[in-house]
Amino acid sequence: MTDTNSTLIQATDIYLELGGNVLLEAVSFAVRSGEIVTVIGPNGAGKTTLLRVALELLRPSAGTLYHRPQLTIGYMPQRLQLDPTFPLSVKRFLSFARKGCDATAFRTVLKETGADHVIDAAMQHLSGGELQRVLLSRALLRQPDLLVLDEPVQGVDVHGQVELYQLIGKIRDERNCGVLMVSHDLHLVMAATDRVLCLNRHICCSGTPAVVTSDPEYLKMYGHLALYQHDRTHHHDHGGCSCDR
Ligand SMILES: Nc1ncnc2c1ncn2[C@@H]1O[C@H](COP(=O)(O)OP(=O)(O)OP(=O)(O)O)[C@@H](O)[C@H]1O
Repeated sequence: MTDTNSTLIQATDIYLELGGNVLLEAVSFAVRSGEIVTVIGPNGAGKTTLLRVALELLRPSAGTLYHRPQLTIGYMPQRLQLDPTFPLSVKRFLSFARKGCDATAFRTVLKETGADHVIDAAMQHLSGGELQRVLLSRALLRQPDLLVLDEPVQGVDVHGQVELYQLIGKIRDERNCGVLMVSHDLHLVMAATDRVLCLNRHICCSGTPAVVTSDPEYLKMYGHLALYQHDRTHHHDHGGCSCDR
């Protein structure tokens, strides 16, 4: 039963087949207002594909996707293709995203993400952390009910990653928006999320960080990374989910 007061998005039993490959199988999840839900999983697990289904950019082969009526989504993609020869200031980049907003609106949202000092800088000259904050600002300009963030801390050093996760939490607190994000940074993200979906084309396990990190399926998938933290001289294969289906 969907609680329309707080449920922003709910996926039920989603299947997606593309080019003869099953990319998503029986995937169900929901994101509510004020909640951070993080999708983790190995490369090729279907994390970005799942976000694209959530954004209605891909139509599932089966299953249902509910969006709260008039839901506004702010999306931060995994990659940004910019022509290095085309000079583009941050202000101009934001104006493409949100026509009708003025410099004051851009400055306000950049201040919120801690990037107002780069408003006149060239996009091509931003540091990894500055670029992620500008992309987050672009997503926030829509005043979203739901933020969808595809690897929001990529290209950022560990200290910057912690700061970005704290910023995402602060934005959630202040705006009471929902957040659906993909992350590879297991250890950091567990402190920054309310719920985790562990995906390998299907949901291997899900729940609060405490529940997921003690789930046998999570340990099968990521236990070797915990070992890796202790002894960097050992080599461990990257394992996918080996749960029985
Ligand atoms: N349009 C498509 N048609 C067919 N296969 C696709 C399509 N898009 C993605 N795939 C395949 O679906 C699988 C999942 O891709 P996806 O990008 O969702 O994985 P991911 O979990 O986000 O990976 P990563 O962690 O490497 O970013 C991959 O094997 C990819 O090659």
